[in-house]
Amino acid sequence: MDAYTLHIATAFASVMMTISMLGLFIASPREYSLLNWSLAGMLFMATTGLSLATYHFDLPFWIAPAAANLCYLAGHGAMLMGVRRYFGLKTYWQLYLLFIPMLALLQTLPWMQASVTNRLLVFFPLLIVLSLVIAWQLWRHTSAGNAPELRLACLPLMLLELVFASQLALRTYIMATSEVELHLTEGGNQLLQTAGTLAVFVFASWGTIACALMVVRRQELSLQHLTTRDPLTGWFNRRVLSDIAAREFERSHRTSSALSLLIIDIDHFKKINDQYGHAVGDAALKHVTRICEQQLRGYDYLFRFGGEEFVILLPQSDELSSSHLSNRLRWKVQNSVLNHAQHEVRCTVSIGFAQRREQDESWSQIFERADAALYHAKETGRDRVAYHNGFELSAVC
Ligand SMILES: Nc1nc2c(ncn2[C@@H]2O[C@H](COP(=O)(O)OP(=O)(O)OP(=O)(O)O)[C@@H](O)[C@H]2O)c(=O)[nH]1
Repeated sequence: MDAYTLHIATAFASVMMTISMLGLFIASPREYSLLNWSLAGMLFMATTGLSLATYHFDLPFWIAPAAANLCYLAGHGAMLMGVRRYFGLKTYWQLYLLFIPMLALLQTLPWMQASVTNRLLVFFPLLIVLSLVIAWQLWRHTSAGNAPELRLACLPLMLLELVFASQLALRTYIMATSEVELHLTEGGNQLLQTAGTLAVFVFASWGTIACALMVVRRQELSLQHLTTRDPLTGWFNRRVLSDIAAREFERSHRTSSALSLLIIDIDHFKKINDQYGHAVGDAALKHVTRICEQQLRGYDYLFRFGGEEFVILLPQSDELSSSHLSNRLRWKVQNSVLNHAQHEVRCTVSIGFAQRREQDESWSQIFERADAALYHAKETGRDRVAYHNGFELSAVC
């Protein structure tokens, strides 16, 4: 493909990027990052358009290459803004208003106007830094503690930025060490120039898919969250209990490992609602679930089963450790105070738990025993833990 045709293909890829990002934004109007990425497409479009125009017209220096270079840099800046906005971070767009005029002024220097190589030796390092910052932001904000579930979806853009930075570094090295001066020729058949256009083409086409993937994945995850989580506590809802419990039961059976199931019920919860109001009742639910979360491991499963009833599934937890944990949870709740709307609320919980037994055929048998244990804990005075070992019920404390 000759350089002119490649320019046309690149312009087309930039148009597609602009339209796709705008189209996705119309479909998902809360994803503002798409507007930034659409702007990036427009700026790449302007860059390629100006480059194409140089084949037909004798454009003044301040249009091409000066304005074209600025559009190109601003396009990558818009990519960075989009990534930051995607993660809900400040975009610092005011910085661009500062940098773009500065770079425009820089191009008025005679040294910058003297040769293409000089200009590119200034712009390429800036682009490399921008690309590496984008890749780093994607890595950092999808690490553990942030949004690791988005890492896979962010990987294509991360890779694209790294590939883009590497090819720029290689071209910078070749230019810096080469004896030959670059010329923007009409045919545009210089290898480095063609490689540059090819890089924009790859960036616009791959970037469109990568950005769309990030947005679609996040929407899928938030939809999944809506259908599987309880909005008040953030715990799994009852709908997914049987799926997860059946899977964990199967795994524990296959690996002959322990599996415990706890049912926690807040005592006299109706009284809290009646005495302090529904909002305090809600706060008490959150209070108890937060205390439980602090005591559990990352791979335990937490479910809100009903109003004030919760189920906790503990893989690889035997009778002794489940008993200790249950007691600790009960004790922590009993000794905590919820301060809400000038009220000091104290509550207690009753807990029933059971273990998987070899003869169990499904997780619901463990659930039934834990439920019977909970009933026993309630019947024998509340604020206590009871255990059902398959034969008999016993109070743990
Ligand atoms: N604030 C609030 N209350 C809820 C929610 N879901 C259920 N409830 C209330 O929880 C209360 C449960 O009452 P009961 O089933 O009688 O249980 P209890 O008062 O805790 O009594 P015991 O379990 O026997 O100790 C009811 O008053 C429900 O209205 C919720 O999301 N928020």
